[in-house]
Amino acid sequence: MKEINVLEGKVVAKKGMKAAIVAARFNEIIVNKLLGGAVDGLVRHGVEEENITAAWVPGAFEIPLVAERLAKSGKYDAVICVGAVIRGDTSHYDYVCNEVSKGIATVGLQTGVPVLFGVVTTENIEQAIARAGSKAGNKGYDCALSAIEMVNLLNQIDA
Ligand SMILES: Nc1c(NC[C@H](O)[C@H](O)[C@H](O)CO)[nH]c(=O)[nH]c1=O
Ligand SMILES: CC(=O)[C@@H](O)COP(=O)(O)O
Repeated sequence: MKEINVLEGKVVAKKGMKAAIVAARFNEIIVNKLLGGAVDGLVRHGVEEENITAAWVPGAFEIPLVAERLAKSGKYDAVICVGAVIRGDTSHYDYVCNEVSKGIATVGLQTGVPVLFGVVTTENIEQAIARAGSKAGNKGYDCALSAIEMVNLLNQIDA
């Protein structure tokens, strides 16, 4: 059988790649770890620190609007969104999670800019800690690598 054509983005940043990170301040102790993981992942895979911009928002619910503004600015190759939504005593958690995930996905589809979902949505603080640089890894770091891969993949498709 003939070899098929495969498109796959390498996890090595193109020269001059610019990344924006939207960070939600709610549960800041967790989000700082996610932000640090995202920066670490970007730098370790070739993005220059001067080409990384972080924007703080009050909470995860505000992420999509700022992600959209950054994506539409044309200044960034990818937008990484980090936050920590931890269930409380009411249904507020569900509304926040639903709108944040839907909003972030919509920004990517509407702008064509890779927008990565690095918001941890957990039942308790222990689960959030585990996903912010301990036994379950760091969602911010994971999103950084996915951002680089997506930028390279889309460039391949457009070439
Ligand atoms: N409970 C959490 C929130 N709630 C705040 C909202 O995200 C939003 O800022 C507020 O409703 C005003 O619009 N945000 C988180 O990021 N994490 C939470 O656990
Ligand atoms: C995810 C939330 O919005 C949550 O922390 C709010 O807590 P509560 O449901 O107890 O008001």
